[in-house]
Amino acid sequence: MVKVGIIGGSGIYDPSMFDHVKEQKVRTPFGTPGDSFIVGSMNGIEAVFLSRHGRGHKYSPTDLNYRANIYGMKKLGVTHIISVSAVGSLKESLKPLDIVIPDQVYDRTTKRVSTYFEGGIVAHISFADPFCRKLSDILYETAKEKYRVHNGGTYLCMEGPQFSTKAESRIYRKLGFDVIGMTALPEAKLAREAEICFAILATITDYDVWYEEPVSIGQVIEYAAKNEEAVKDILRRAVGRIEDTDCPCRHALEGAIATSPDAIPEKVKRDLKPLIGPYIK
Ligand SMILES: CSC[C@H]1O[C@H](OP(=O)(O)O)[C@H](O)[C@@H]1O
Ligand SMILES: Nc1ncnc2[nH]cnc12
Repeated sequence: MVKVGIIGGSGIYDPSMFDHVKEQKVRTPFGTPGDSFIVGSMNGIEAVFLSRHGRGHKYSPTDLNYRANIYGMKKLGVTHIISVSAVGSLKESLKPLDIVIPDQVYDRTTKRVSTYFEGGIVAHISFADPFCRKLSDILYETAKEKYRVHNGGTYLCMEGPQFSTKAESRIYRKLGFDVIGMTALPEAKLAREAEICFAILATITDYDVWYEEPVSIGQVIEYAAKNEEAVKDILRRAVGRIEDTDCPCRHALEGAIATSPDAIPEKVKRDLKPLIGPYIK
């Protein structure tokens, strides 16, 4: 069965495209998720919404509890996550209000816990292709029918919360990165560890700081809001196209856990049961 999780980013705080909603608080061994989960349906498909920064935009990219957010999705039975994100453009051809479905990510974060596997358990998942190919293709094909959208591109994930300097932005452009944001990581890594298909629907809000006026939070929110209806329209139509077929993301932990089952502490086994249950008896 398909159950879709939507993580709303800057400017997208409510799931007005959902039907039959109820709020659900989820407890996790990793602390409290950024907000209650909104459980409902969209276009006839079961769906769960979480505002990444919390309603009222309370948590900065560094302070987000990414582990609790993704664990909560897993506990609620989510099989696919579409992560909505506002990004800056590092290329002239990627214009504000365009949509991008990134296919790579480059990590420039420094302060985030980016794994569930610690404290007595070790796992090394493959992350060569960080985003689910099938889910990304669905987003691209759906968006293409009505909007200007780019298929692929590298998302540079910076720590923030300050925006980049001009020197940094120039270097990122020279290195060929496409868009810049602050939240794709560790979200994508944790979703892979949780064996959830994960793709990003990014909307370009600015040209970062290398072009004309440097980015400001006002511009990001203004442009994210301009694209809000387009994003919700894409989400509504895309979820109906997700099929309940097999995908490598859903087996990411197969052969990836290095620790022998009898060496894993009982508490870790209990805490990670929703993730490692099928592999550790
Ligand atoms: C609000 S300005 C910077 C902020 O916007 C992006 O957020 P999100 O990815 O949640 O849409 C960016 O990553 C920063 O967190
Ligand atoms: N220029 C930018 N840098 C980092 N995160 C962003 N989110 C939106 N625009 C951004």
